[in-house]
Amino acid sequence: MTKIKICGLMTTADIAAVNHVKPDYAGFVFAAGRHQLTLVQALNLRQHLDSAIPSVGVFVDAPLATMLTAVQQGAISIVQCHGHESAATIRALQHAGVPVIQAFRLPEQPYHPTPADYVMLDSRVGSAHPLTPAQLDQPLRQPLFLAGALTPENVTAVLKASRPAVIDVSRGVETAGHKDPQKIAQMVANVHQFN
Ligand SMILES: O=C(O)c1ccccc1NCC(=O)[C@H](O)[C@H](O)COP(=O)(O)O
Repeated sequence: MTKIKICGLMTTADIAAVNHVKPDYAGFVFAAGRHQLTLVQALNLRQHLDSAIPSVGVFVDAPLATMLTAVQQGAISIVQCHGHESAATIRALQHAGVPVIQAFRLPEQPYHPTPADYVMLDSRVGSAHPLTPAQLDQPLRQPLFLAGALTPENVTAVLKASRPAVIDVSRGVETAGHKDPQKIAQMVANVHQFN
């Protein structure tokens, strides 16, 4: 059964929208960019988020201590490494009991074996097209998160062509740069109904 992660949540209205339709994961971005949250903001959103929905923290080459603090404070329970984090960093997170998703942005950042618990294959930020089945044909030993240019309109066709463990979406459920509750609901329904 493919799961769905809604990433880049920023406001309590975003949280209300996801609580309503219950995706399998929620994503808080700590990396620089327009979705960036402070730890205080993430802690506030976590308090509003349905306790059954795990929250994932997205980091790009952040210090280990920063990632661990976000977990220890309770903002997130899973770390998504979206930069060039080393195997040693990933193992240190795991040693502290934190599950890790390692993201690879294809084609610029080719997949390589990783000790992470999950692998994310992501098309470039701002890419117009999802990754193709040929690009997804990697020797993975972990469950796959598929990200990049996925929308409520294209996700069913993508799922017919490949069956990732998790569909990951952020900009694909936004309108004019803000999370759109209707698009979130449609995306979650399309993924959950496909199963
Ligand atoms: O969202 C950001 O600002 C961001 C910044 C730095 C690294 C990763 C970032 N986001 C990752 C994601 O939101 C998702 O994992 C995924 O790439 C979403 O893709 P899309 O739906 O095309 O936005």
